[in-house]
Order: sequence, then structure tokens, then C-alpha cells
Amino acid sequence: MKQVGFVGWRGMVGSVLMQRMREEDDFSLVEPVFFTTSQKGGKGPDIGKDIPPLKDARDVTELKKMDVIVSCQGGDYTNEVIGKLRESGWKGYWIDAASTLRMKDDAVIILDPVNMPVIKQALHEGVKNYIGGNCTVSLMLMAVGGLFEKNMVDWMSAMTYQAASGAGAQNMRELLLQMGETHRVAEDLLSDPASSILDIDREVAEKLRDKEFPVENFGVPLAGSLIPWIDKEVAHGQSREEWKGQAETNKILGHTDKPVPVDGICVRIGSMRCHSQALTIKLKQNIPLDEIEDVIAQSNDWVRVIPNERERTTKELTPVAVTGKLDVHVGRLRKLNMGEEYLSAFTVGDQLLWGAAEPLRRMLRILIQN
Ligand SMILES: NC(=O)C1=CN([C@@H]2O[C@H](COP(=O)(O)OP(=O)(O)OC[C@H]3O[C@@H](n4cnc5c(N)ncnc54)[C@H](OP(=O)(O)O)[C@@H]3O)[C@@H](O)[C@H]2O)C=CC1
Ligand SMILES: N[C@@H](CC(=O)OP(=O)(O)O)C(=O)O
Repeated sequence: MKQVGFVGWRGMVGSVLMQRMREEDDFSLVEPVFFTTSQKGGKGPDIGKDIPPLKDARDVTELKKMDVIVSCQGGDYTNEVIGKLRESGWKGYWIDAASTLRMKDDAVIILDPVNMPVIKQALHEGVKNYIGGNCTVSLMLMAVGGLFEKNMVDWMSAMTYQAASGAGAQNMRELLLQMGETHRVAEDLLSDPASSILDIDREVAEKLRDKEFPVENFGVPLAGSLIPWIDKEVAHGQSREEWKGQAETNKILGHTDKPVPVDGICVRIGSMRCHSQALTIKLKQNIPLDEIEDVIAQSNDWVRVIPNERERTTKELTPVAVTGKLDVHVGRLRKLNMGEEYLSAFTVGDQLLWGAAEPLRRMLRILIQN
């Protein structure tokens, strides 16, 4: 049995990974060893079998004993450890949720329902670093990757509606705090049916702009608002999250010479853990809508095409409908006024599942079965 080290297992992404591995009985297939950056000697997670006490996640001698290491600890940890580990002669597989190594030549971005041939080729060539993709990119490809695979896409624009979870656990808490504060200030007026909606709105707006409003993590209010910028600026007014759209999509697909242009605006909104995206896709040719729907529906086992009807859309194409599920929903499929080659789509997926933990879990399975 392969010795598999887990780092970052108690964080938000790591906890979802542990949950999925228990559900799929993955722990019966490996000899797991749990690491920590803060609680050496402590107790690891309940995985239904005995495990040794937690080991120090910075101890290269212990890490070196692993055949595979799965890290959900974050980019700083990866930066700190991976170089030392490789320099020590470690030849094991490194599976990581952090973006640090994603675009390196000796790393593959993993999303096996979309790029299994790329992963297989990399394994054959001896690549040792397998990195989960950016959540927005992975969820977009789980939704419409079939169109890319069939070489139907000329270019794509993604306008995103990204959940608080993408910014971290503290941000999810802060969103709820903000919602609570917003409600609290309007509570009395709300309970009076005769109160003016403009009075309620004024109270809420004043609260949102109050210097005491809880914004330590987001920097600004998200509840009752939105934030049209995610991550740092890269260049020319494009954010890093927006830059990843084209860079990671093409790397995942293995398009090295002629990248498909992908760009758009990434926006944080007040949903908990589901990212949504409005896509405009310029097709290479006029393809009938029913054919497009078939290509999408058949591209993997998790994509669900929601008919472009009001009732179905408002019930099934939302974060509320999708949260906590592996299914990735895609709908609002129609040709735009710009012409028959212009397709619109709207997609929603859980960013902690296919957007973070699930590709890592499945990569570990691929390695075990290899
Ligand atoms: N959030 C997201 O949506 C995505 C995140 N990622 C990547 O995954 C990395 C980890 O993200 P995320 O899971 O959000 O990070 P978390 O902040 O939830 O967890 C990271 C680490 O913080 C330590 N920690 C300290 N206090 C606590 C506590 N009270 N509860 C749990 N853990 C605690 C743990 O390490 P220890 O046990 O060693 O103390 C834990 O492994 C990110 O840096 C990013 O690179 C990738 C895709 C999406
Ligand atoms: N940046 C993403 C979350 C994330 O962690 O992305 P990445 O794995 O590319 O750093 C978001 O804010 O929604």
C-alpha cells in the first residue's frame, strides 16, 4: 500500500477532501499519515482506522518517507517545503490545491474528467507534480469543456459571480456577520408593515457605510453589495483571477501553441460556496443548439443541462440548488443577437468540490490504481 501524507487536512478545502475520501472509502486503499504545521504529536482526523499521531509538516525526513503527499495547506507552505523536499532527492508525487506550482513546466493541472489524456501522458513522462486548478476555471471546464474538446470554441468571455468561500473560511464568516448586521439595523422597521421601504433602505445603506461595519477580511461590505475585483492586478487592469481564465484553461486542455482566448471580469458576490459564471462563447461555426446541448450533456458524468425555461432555471440553476453537490449545472443556453455563432451559457458549481478538493481526491485514486 502506498504511504500518503496529508497536509492541510483540517482547513476548509482539506476538510472537504477528508469528507469525500471517507464517502468514497479511499482511506482503505492507502496508508495515511497526517501532518500539521501547528499541532505536532496531536490527534489526526477520524477516518475509521488507526493512524499515527500528527507529524511535523516541515520535517523533510518524515515527508520523504511518503510515496505521495497531498497538500491543502496553501501556497506559502508549498513554497517553503517543495524545493527542500525535491533537493533532498524525494521522487514521490506531490498533489496540491495551491496555485504556486500550477503554471510550472514540471507540473500538470489536474481535472481528469476533462484532461485525462494530458494526465496519462504526464504520468508516462514521469511528471511528479499534480496541481488542482483555479476553482473558476475548473468549474467552467466541467460545465462546457465538451465544447473545447470538440474544438468548437473560437473564444470565450466569462463574467463570474464568485462565492465568499473562494476567499477563505474567515470570509464566509464575515459575510454572515455582515448579513446579520444589515438585518439587525432594519429589524424594527421591517416588523412594521406600514414603514416606508425608503426608510429601511436608508438605514441599511448607512449601516453598510458605517466605519464599524465588519470588513476585516473583505476590506469592504459584500452583503448587500458586490466586489468587482478578485486577487491582485497582473497587468493592464486585469486581475490575477481573470488572468487565470486563459492561462489555466489552455494548460488544462494541453493547448500549447495556439491558446483559445478567454477573458472577462471576476466578481465576488454574497453566495456561500458556489461560483456562478455567465459565459459568452464565440463558436467556430454555426452549430445547432440541440447539438450543443448534447455535446455538453455527454461530456462528463456530473454536468447537468438545465432547460432554458424560467421555472427550471430559477429553481435549478442557482447556488442554493447546487451547494454541497458534485453536479455542475449549466443552462441559459441560447444563441445571442450578435449572430448564430454566439452562444450564451450560465453555469453554477460548488467551488469546494470540483473547484478544489475533488480533483485532488481523484488524482490520488489515479496514482493508486496506476
Ligand atoms: N478556499 C478555496 O476556495 C480554495 C483554496 N485553495 C488552496 O487551498 C489552500 C487552503 O485553503 P483553505 O482550506 O481555505 O485554508 P484554511 O485557512 O481553512 O486552512 C489552512 C490551514 O490553516 C491551519 N489552521 C489554523 N487554524 C485553523 C482552524 N481553526 N481550523 C482549521 N485550520 C486551521 C491548518 O493548518 P495546521 O493544521 O497545520 O495548523 C489548516 O490546514 C489555499 O491557500 C489555496 O492555496 C484552492 C482552491 C480553492
Ligand atoms: N481565487 C479563488 C479561490 C482560489 O483559491 O483560487 P486559486 O486556487 O486559483 O488560488 C476565489 O477567490 O474564488
